[in-house]
Order: sequence, then structure tokens, then C-alpha cells
Amino acid sequence: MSDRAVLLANLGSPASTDVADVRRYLNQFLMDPYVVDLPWPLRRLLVGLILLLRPKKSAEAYASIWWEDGSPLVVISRRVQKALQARLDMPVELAMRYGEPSIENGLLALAAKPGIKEVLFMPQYPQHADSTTTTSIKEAQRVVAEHKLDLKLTIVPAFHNKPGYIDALVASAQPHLEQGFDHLLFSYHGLPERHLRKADPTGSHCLAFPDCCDRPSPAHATCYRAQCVSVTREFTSRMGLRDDQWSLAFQSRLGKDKWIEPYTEARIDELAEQGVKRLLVMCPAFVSDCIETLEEIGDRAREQFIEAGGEELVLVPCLNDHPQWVETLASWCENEPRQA
Ligand SMILES: C=CC1=C(C)c2cc3[nH]c(cc4nc(cc5[nH]c(cc1n2)c(C)c5CCC(=O)O)C(CCC(=O)O)=C4C)c(C)c3C=C
Ligand SMILES: [Fe+2]
Ligand SMILES: [Fe+2]
Repeated sequence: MSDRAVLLANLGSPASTDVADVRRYLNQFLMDPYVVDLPWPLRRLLVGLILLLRPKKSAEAYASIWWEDGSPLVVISRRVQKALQARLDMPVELAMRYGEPSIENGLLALAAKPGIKEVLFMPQYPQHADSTTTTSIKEAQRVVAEHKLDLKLTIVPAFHNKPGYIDALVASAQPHLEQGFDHLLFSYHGLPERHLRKADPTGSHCLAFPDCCDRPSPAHATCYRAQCVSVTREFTSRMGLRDDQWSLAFQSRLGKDKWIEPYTEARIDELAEQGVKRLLVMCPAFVSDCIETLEEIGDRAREQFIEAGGEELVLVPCLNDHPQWVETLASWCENEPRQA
């Protein structure tokens, strides 16, 4: 048995679809300063306002996609953990940034295992965002420091360009594309534009020009949008798609701020107006299906598309527990060099 263990980290879901549980979850999530990046008093005020109406609406949305054994995001993440555990000779735990199982309990459980000296911490996000990758890493570092754990954290950052990721995406999505389509829409989770500017280490690249994502820059190491563009280009080139066969948009906008564009909702109407009848939608910001794919795209966007004149919207499943994805994760776990 190796002295390395693995902690897979995803975002998390409410404990149940009860409005009180959804409110608790949304409060923990939105009060994270990496998610709503305002000073505490303003954040408290804004989140308090959001929590007046959002929990009921979100609880209904969660109830419409909830599975017998829980939230799809958590159930699928458990399946991946089990498949990876069966494949590897090292302990594999699962943690969520918000709700349960927590990053704290995951790290404590691994630290209690005899002989474990290093934890490979793997946030399950292909593209970097402070609201996902950074906050998970900070939480893991906090737990190690506060509990004085005798563990080395080796962090696997956003894996948009890591060998094997695009191969797994192609392997899982190709059978769906082979069924035929008029257009393929890549719908990524959105982000306030302010987050993109804040994550730009050069301070002068991201959103400074309309084509910033096409101009090479060190800023792209932490630019969510550039990484979404790069994943889309890699995928479409591997599939041999022409530029007019696909487009890219951003979903899930919350609040009044300007988020990165184009918005998925607007793009769905445009595509229906252009005569697209069979629309395929992929959501490569997520490795597991979740409320954002199943409800926002699979239900609401589908309804919108059909009302606008489309005939069929097909949601391409996320990587989920596809064998090639599990194999890719396993190879990263075995081969990732220990960080100094
Ligand atoms: C300011 C608000 C939000 C930011 C910024 C944000 C970034 C972000 N989120 C994901 C991945 C997921 N988000 C999910 C749900 C979700 N996201 C927000 C808000 C922000 N996300 C809310 C309020 C919710 C809850 C659902 C709702 O009420 O609409 C999920 C799904 C969780 C589940 O239980 O299924 C994921 C996954 C990324 C990748 C990202 C930054 C790029
Ligand atoms: Fe989100
Ligand atoms: Fe850019």
C-alpha cells in the first residue's frame, strides 16, 4: 500500500430537498467570500436578500431531479470514488466544499489511516475559478493547518489541459454526437465578469479586448473563460466539427452583475430562430450531472427551445463514472509527482 491517499472534492448539494436544508446549503455556499466576493456586511445583506425567495425556488428545482439515493451530484461522485477505489492501491475519499461529506472530515479520515503521509487533493473542475478550485484548496489547507495534520497536500489544479481529459470527454460524448444533430451548444457555468478580472495575474489582459481569450497570455493559467474556449476548441477539433456546427455560451447567472457572455438562455432562442431543430448541449464545466445540467438544461432550456420553435434538445451526459474517465483519474493518482 502506498503512503499516498486521494481526496476527490466537488461542490456539494443540500442534504435534502427540504427548503430549510436548501437554505442552509445556499447560505454556506453564497457566504463563501470566493463565491460572493463582497466585504462581509454587504455579502451578508445580499445573501440575506437572496435567501428570502431562492431556497423555495431551488428546493423545487432540486426535488424535480433528486434521485432515490440523494442528490445526483453526490450519488455520481460516490460512484466515481468507489470505481477509483476498486482500481487503486491507495485510499480514496470523497469530500464536498459545502455540506457533507466535508473536506474537513475527509482529510481527518485519511490522516487517521496508518502510513498515509500525502494526500492528492483533486478538485473536480476542468477549468479554474476562484469560486470552485481556489476555495476548495484554501479549505483543504486550512484543515491541515488548524488540525496540525502530518500530511503533505499535493494539489491537482484545474485539468482542462491535462493529458487524458479531452480523450475521456470525447469517449463519453462521441456516441451521443453520432446520433446526429443540427447544432452542438457548449453551455458552461457562468461567472461574474469581476471574478475573471480578479483572477488575472497580469491585471491587464482578461476582458481588456473582445478577443482576449484568443490572444496568448500568462493570464490564461487562471482564466476560466479562456480555459472554456480551449476545451471547446480541442474537443471540436478532435471531433472534426466545422465552426458553424457549434457554439459556446454561459448559463446559471445569479443576481444583477454582468456575467461573462454570451448567455445560454439568449443563445437557445437564437438557435431556434435560425432553424435548428435538433440541438445537442454539452456542459463541460461539470464532471458530474447535477441540478445545473439536469434541471437548468435538461428541463428548463429544453422547454424554452421547444417553445421557441426547436424540436428536440438532447443533454449530453457529463463524464460521470464513464470507465475512461475513471481510468484517467486513476492514471493521474498513480503518476502525479509529489509537490515539494
Ligand atoms: C455567485 C454565485 C455563483 C458562482 C460565482 C458560481 C460559480 C460556479 N459554480 C459552479 C458549479 C456548480 N454550481 C452549482 C450550483 C449553484 N451555483 C450557484 C451560484 C454560483 N455558482 C447556486 C446558487 C447554485 C445552487 C443551485 C441554484 O440555486 O441554482 C452546482 C450544482 C450543485 C448541485 O447540488 O447539483 C455546481 C456543480 C462552477 C463550476 C462555478 C464557476 C465557474
Ligand atoms: Fe454554481
Ligand atoms: Fe480571455
